[in-house]
Amino acid sequence: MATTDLSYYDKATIPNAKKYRFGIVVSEWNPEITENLYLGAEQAFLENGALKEHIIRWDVPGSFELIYGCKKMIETQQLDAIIAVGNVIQGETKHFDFVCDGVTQGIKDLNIKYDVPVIFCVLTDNTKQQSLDRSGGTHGNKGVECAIAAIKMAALREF
Ligand SMILES: Nc1c(NC[C@H](O)[C@H](O)[C@H](O)CO)[nH]c(=O)[nH]c1=O
Ligand SMILES: CC(=O)[C@@H](O)COP(=O)(O)O
Repeated sequence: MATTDLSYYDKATIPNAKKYRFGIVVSEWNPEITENLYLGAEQAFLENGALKEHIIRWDVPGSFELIYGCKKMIETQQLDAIIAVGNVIQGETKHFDFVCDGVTQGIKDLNIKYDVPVIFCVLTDNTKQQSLDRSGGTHGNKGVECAIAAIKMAALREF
């Protein structure tokens, strides 16, 4: 069953984000996709009370560099949660598999090593149309989904 609407959430169930500081690390590969993911996340943060000045954006060359970018952001910024934004699209070779697996494992490792939740906002798609559908198209915007996850995890982190 394909993803339905990544943008849907019940606002009444989301903590107010005013006191939290967020980072968003954005891959420059497939920018027409990653920019929409970023904008979806930023809009969702603002709609739930986050202050624009508390949303820090860094850009990295590709999804594989999200790992180091998030690591450096954790180590140098005082943040409550980070979103790693990327889009990997299957090409002719197995490179897709290695990039996707590497990013997945790397971001998992950051969540284990550090006390700042890193949210996985990396679309790993077979086609560009699948990416378009999930970054503001027919299946909503995964950036919205991940911003909501970031707010919830920032609240959980306070325990
Ligand atoms: N093919 C895609 C890449 N490839 C680049 C890697 O992410 C990395 O930047 C390079 O291997 C140097 O370390 N990256 C994406 O984000 N999306 C792709 O579709
Ligand atoms: C995921 C990638 O790096 C991929 O887009 C590269 O394309 P190819 O596998 O055709 O070299």
